[in-house]
Amino acid sequence: MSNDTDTDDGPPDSGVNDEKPSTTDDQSVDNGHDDGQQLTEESAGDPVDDQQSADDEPSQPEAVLTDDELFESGPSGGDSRSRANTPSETNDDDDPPSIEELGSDVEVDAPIADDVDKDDLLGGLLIDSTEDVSIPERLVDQVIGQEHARDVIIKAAKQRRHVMMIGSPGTGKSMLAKAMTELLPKEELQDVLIYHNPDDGNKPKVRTVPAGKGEQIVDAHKEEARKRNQMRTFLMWIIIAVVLGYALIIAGQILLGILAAGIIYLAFRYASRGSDAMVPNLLVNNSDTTTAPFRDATGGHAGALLGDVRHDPFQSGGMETPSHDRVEPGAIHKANKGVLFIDEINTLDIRSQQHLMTAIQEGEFSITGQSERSSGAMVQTEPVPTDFIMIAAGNLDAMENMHPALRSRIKGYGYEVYMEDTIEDTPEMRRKYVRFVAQEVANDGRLPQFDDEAIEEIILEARRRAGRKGHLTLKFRDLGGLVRVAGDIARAEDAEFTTRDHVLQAKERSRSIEQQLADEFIERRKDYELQVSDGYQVGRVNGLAVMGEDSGIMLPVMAEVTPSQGPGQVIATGQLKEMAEESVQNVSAIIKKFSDQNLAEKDVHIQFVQTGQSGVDGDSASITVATAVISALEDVGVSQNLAMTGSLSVRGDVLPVGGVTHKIEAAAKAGCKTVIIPKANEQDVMIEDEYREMIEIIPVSHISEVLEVALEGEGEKDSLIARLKSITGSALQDGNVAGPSSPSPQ
Ligand SMILES: Nc1ncnc2c1ncn2[C@@H]1O[C@H](COP(=O)(O)OP(=O)(O)OP(=O)(O)O)[C@@H](O)[C@H]1O
Repeated sequence: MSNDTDTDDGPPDSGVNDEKPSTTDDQSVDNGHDDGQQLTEESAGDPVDDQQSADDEPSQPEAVLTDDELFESGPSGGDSRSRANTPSETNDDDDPPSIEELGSDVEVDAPIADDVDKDDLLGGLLIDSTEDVSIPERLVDQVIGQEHARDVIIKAAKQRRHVMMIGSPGTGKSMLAKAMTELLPKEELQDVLIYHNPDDGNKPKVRTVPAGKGEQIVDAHKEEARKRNQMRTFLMWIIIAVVLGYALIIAGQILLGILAAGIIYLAFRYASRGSDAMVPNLLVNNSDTTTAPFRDATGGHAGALLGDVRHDPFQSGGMETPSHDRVEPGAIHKANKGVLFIDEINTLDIRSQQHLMTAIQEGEFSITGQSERSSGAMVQTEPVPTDFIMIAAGNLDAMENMHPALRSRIKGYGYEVYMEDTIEDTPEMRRKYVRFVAQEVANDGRLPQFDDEAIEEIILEARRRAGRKGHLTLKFRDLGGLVRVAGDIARAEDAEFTTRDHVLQAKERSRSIEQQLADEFIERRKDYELQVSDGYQVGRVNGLAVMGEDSGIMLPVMAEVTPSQGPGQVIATGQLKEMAEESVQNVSAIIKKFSDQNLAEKDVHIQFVQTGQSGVDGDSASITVATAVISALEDVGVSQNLAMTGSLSVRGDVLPVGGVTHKIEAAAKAGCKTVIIPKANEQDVMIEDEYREMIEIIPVSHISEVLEVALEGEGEKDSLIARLKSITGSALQDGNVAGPSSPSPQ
C-alpha cells in the first residue's frame, strides 16, 4: 500500500496484499479523484459506524458511499488463503445450522396409505397426479438417492472443503454442486472492484467490499465523474466565450479566435478523459445474488477460467482504454465464496490445472492477459480473491488423467465420492421417484401434470433402465428427458394430464441415437440377408453386443480353421480392442486343451463380422468365440436361431456380462428364438413382456451347457461335451473362483 499523501489517483488501500489503512491514512488518500476531497473527507469517522450507515441508508449514496466506509476491514487475500487451505479451521459457530439440520432427509409431502403394499409402484402414495405432491424448497432436499454424496456435500459446505465426484453422467453431480451454494453463508459474499493504479498503469489495484456495495461505489464514482465533467464543460464554454469575444470584439481576429476556441475545446476534452478512468471496474458483482455463487467452468478456455485482460488496439495517444477497465474475471474469481464446478476436469490443459491449483492454494489469483500477442499480456492485476469450494466431477478417466498434484490437493483438503448408478427399489424410494416426476414437471413449468398411471410407467422405466433386479436407475437426466418428452406430447394434444399413453409414446420417440442406429443396422442386415436366424451353420454364431448404453445389437462371429504355413496361431479380426483381444486369448487356452487335433499345424481365424468403425470391446463375446471355433474345428453346425452372450473363464465357466436386457431384446428383434445368457445375469433381465413372449432365455454357467444348446446333432455332440467337461471341470462349481468378473458389454 502506498500511504503517500501525494497518491491522488488510486483507491484507498484495503486490498488483498496490503494492510488496512489507518484513519489518518484514509484521509490522505484520494479515492481516485483528482480533486480529492468529497469522498475521503466524509469518511473520517469510525469505519464500522460508517459501514452501518451505508447499510441503513442505501438511497443516499453521496452521503454514505465513501470508498473507505464501504471497504471491508480485512484484506480479502489473507482471510481466504487460510480458509482455502485449512477448511477445518472454519469456526462452525459462525454458521448456525447443524449438519443434521442441513441434511435431514426429506420424505415426500403427500398422503400415504396406512398399510403400504410393497409392490405398489407409487410406494403407497394416495395421489391422483403430480399436482398432489409438494416439492421441497431447497435443491439439496430435491436430490434423490445419492445419500452418501449428499451427506458429503453438506459436510463439505460446512467445513469449506473441496469435493471430487466421480460417476455416470446425469446422476446429479452438478445438481449437488448447485445445492451446495444454498448451504454456504450468503453474508460472506463480496464484490470485487478493480481500480486504476496511478503508480503503474499495468498493475491495476484490487479491492473487495461486501456484496451489493460494489455497485454503489461505482455509481458514486460515475456520479462524481459526471459532476466533474459538467463543471469542466461549463468552465470550458466560459473560457471559449471569453476568448472568442476578445478575438472578435477587441482584437478583430475571427480566425485566430476560432482556432484558439478549438484548441481550448480539445484541451478540455483531453483533460476530462482522466475522470472516466477513475471509475473502478466492478469485476465481481454479487448484488443480486440470492445464494453463494455457482460457476460452471466445464470445458472453458483458460481466459474463462482464470480471467483475462482484453487487447487495446489504441494503447496510447489518448484513445486507449485504461487497463483496469479491460480486466475480465475468470470463473475462479466469480466463484469467490461460492462453488466452482468443473466437469471432466482432466480435459483442462495442464497449465490451467496448475493455475487452478495455485488459486486453491493461495485463495487469490492475479488476472493477466491470456494471449501473449495481446496488449493485455502486459497487464497483471493485484491478486483477486478466489476463495471458492471446488467440485470436480467426471468419470473414472477424469480421475486417472487429472494433474496428480491437483488430485492430491482435493484428497488432502476435501472429499472424494463415488456416485451410485442404481438404488434399491423400495416403497420409500419409489415415493421419491414420484416426487422426482413432480420436480421435473415443476422445473419445466409448461408440462401438464402427470397422472398416477403415467408416474407408474416412469417408475417402471426407472426399474428397466437400472439393468439390475430390485433396483431403480439413478441416471435422472435421461429419465427427466423421458418425462419432458411425454409432457410435450401431452401438451401438443392440449391434454389436461400427461397419461401412460403419452409416456409410452415418449419412450418410442426418445430413442437414443444408438437405439435408432441399432434398429437401422438390423433392418439393413435383413435387406442383405446377413441376419441368419434359422437352420445350422458351421463356424458361425450369433453374438450380442451393446451400442452406447441402452441398445443391443446382434453381431455374428465366424471362425475358420486352416492348415498353417508356420507355427499355428489364432488370428482375430474385427477391430478388437484390448479386452476383446485378451478374451480371444483366454478362449484359445480352452480350445488348445480341448482339441485332439494338432493345433500347432493350424491357424484359427476368428472374425467379428460387420463391427464397423467402433470395433469390439469387452469380453462378453468369449462364449460366442469359443462356440464358433469348436464348431469350425469339429465341423459341427451351430443353431442360427440362437444368440448368446457371456464371458468365459479359462476353466470354462460362463461369467456375467453387462447389458443383458438390451442384448436379449436385440436377439428377439433379430428373429432368434433362443438366447443364452450367464446364469449370474438371470436376475438382471428386465425385458418388456412383448419380447418375453418372442424368445426363450436359457441361463448357463458352463461352456458345456452352451454347446449342449447350440450345437447340431446328438451323438457326436454328446462326446464333444463330455470331452469339454472332462478337461475344464468347473471352477465356479468347485468354488475355486474368487468371483465373477465385473460385467462388461462386448
Ligand atoms: N439425484 C437426483 N435427484 C433428482 N434429480 C436429479 C438427480 N440427478 C439428476 N437429476 C436431474 O437431472 C438433471 C441433470 O443432472 P446433473 O446435471 O446434476 O447431472 P450430472 O451428474 O452433473 O451430469 P453430467 O456429468 O453429464 O453433467 C438435474 O437437473 C435434475 O433435474
